[in-house]
Amino acid sequence: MSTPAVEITGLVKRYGSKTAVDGLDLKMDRGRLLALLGPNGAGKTTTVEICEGFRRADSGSVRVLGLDPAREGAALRPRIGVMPQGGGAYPGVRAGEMLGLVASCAANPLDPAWLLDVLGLAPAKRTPFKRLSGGQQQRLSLACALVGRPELVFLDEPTAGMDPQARRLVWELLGALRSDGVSVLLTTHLMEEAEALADDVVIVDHGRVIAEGTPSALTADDADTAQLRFKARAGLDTGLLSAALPEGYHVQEAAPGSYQVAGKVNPQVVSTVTAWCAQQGVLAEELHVGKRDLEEVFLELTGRELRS
Ligand SMILES: Nc1ncnc2c1ncn2[C@@H]1O[C@H](COP(=O)(O)OP(=O)(O)OP(=O)(O)O)[C@@H](O)[C@H]1O
Repeated sequence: MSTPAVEITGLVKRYGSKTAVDGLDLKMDRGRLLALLGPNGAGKTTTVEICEGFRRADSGSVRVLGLDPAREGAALRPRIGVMPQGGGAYPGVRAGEMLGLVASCAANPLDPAWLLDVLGLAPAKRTPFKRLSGGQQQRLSLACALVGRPELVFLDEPTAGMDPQARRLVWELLGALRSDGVSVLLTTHLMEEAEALADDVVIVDHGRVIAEGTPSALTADDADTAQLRFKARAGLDTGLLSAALPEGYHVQEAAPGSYQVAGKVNPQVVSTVTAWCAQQGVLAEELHVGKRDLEEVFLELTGRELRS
């Protein structure tokens, strides 16, 4: 059996008195696409940068393609692709030159012209980096991560700032990479992205893993976790609606005009909710009984308060 793409045990990283990563364990098999999720400041970028060899761990063990990134970086670097958060390049370098330069460092690179074309950057190949739009800079950064035909790519928020068209394009490309057996570890704040792409999801908070599994396992549906959700005008009196339901049920307005009923769903509960809305002269729209989506699971696990 091949060594895992990434294997992390008991990883700890401190910045002064701040513990950014606090005993994190993670295993990613080859050929998988793993999405690392977590609120701002959860320790995702720090973890990824330690895997890439850009930062040193304080303690714990990290193996990437079986190698220690801190001590065996020279052997590891040609085998991985890295797209850092925010990207970056010399402001005056042209898009085509930049990719050509990165390709020239690889033993068996992809054709840079082909990659620019696939990522919709061919018309911008003579444009200096500083004049590319944010989404174009992101795509160029992704092209740089992929041009060396890596076995494993680390992508830190690869579609942040992209318009929906560019995002779909990148999703297609990542799907194709996975079909080719490339291992992909990405961080994202887009739950839709994780649900659409990931074989495995790992949720971290305060530097530790708090949940992991396939997207469908994490959002698993059974009689106890199925939820009733509906939309109506914002500001309904959820206390009154909760009181109309049997004891133990609780209604909350998860976002303005978006309501969730916590408690086991049965026909009586659905009928009480719609009848109560009718009494208020309110139409309950998009009434939905079903499993939670990944965003809901994420918020339940990490809380709804804004992180500093
Ligand atoms: N170079 C640094 N010096 C000091 N503190 C840092 C440094 N880099 C990160 N931190 C802190 O470490 C913690 C983890 O940061 P990290 O960037 O790894 O989180 P993240 O999950 O990637 O966050 P985000 O989703 O906002 O990108 C945060 O509290 C952050 O402020």
